Amino acid sequence: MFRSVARSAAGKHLLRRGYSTESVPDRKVAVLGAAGGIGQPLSLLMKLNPLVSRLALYDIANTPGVAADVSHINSRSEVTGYVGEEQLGQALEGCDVVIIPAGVPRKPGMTRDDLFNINAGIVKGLCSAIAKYCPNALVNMISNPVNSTVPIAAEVFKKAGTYDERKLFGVTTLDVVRAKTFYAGKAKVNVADVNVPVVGGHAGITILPLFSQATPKANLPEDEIKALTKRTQDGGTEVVEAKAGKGSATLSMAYAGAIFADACLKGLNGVPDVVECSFVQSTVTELPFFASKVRLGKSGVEEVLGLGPLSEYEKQGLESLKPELKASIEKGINFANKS
Ligand SMILES: NC(=O)C1=CN([C@@H]2O[C@H](COP(=O)(O)OP(=O)(O)OC[C@H]3O[C@@H](n4cnc5c(N)ncnc54)[C@H](O)[C@@H]3O)[C@@H](O)[C@H]2O)C=CC1
Ligand SMILES: O=C([O-])CC(=O)C(=O)O
Repeated sequence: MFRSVARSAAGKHLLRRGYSTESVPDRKVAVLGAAGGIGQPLSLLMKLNPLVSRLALYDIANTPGVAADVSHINSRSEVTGYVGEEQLGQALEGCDVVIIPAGVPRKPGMTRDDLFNINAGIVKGLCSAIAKYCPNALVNMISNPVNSTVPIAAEVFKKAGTYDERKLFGVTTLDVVRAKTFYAGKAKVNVADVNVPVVGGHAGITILPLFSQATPKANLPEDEIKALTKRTQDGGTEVVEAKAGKGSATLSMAYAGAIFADACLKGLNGVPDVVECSFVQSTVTELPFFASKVRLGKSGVEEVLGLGPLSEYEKQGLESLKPELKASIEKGINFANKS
């Protein structure tokens, strides 16, 4: 269903904000885990997104309150809260984009892989429901360990006969957000102008920021590039330690998740040249999943872009990350196939 708003006040407002469409299609977005630390601010940000017409907020508890609260905001989308597994189908029906921040976060001393035992099962259950109720939706996987939860989702969809590799995304946008912020600080450039691709995966050394391709160019010395790389790789841990047992990044993640979902919606709506980094099925390396720049279009992934020229340091980083990333991918695939 399309609502023609081109000449209306709403249409002019969207054009001013860079949403240059002749008409704005109706789009339903669901947030699964909407009452959580990420889910709540992400629901708020999706409510503010004028590309969303229906916003479904799902969790196993507390969504009625979050939905009532967010629904009072005077923006375009209609908000509905769904609570408990028996309402999951309704939440998902008709969805264009499903964002998944459901699952437990890290505490100090834990790795993302330590979350596998709990989150793998949560993601598997949610993806089975997606295969049933909205098999064509773009899935934005935030739940950790992303290096394993994305392969789990792929296997669940394959088993259900609904897998379309163009529609499954591991959200690595927070790595890009961090790389941009940290680079701008060191390079003394305007953060709003900065671009840095981040490739690989989303855990420790599998996070590989390509500062040799960062713009604006700053010619930072090698030791500063190494420090920036390490800080980007440990960005999640920096927040986990600062929160001292009260969880991991939620606000910056909600921001990053909202940026990525907005890019998916723009792609679906036919906006040209929408490019974001994401962990997707890939032939960029010999690994079956890999994060790199991805062009988004009307069916999801339109093109997985290559790595571009790498510095010697980045080439070494790429080789070092492969064994860990491969093992995490295989762990996810094995879990989905044996349970
Ligand atoms: N991809 C990324 O860059 C990042 C990923 N994360 C991950 O996001 C996940 C969520 O983090 P937080 O929001 O801080 O955790 P949280 O514990 O605050 O919220 C998680 C929410 O998921 C809900 N939930 C649990 N099982 C569910 C199910 N079966 N269906 C629906 N909802 C369910 C809980 O009720 C809770 O409201 C964690 O796994 C965390 O590691 C966190 C930051 C960055
Ligand atoms: O570090 C964590 O556990 C959460 C996360 O993925 C991040 O902040 O990048």
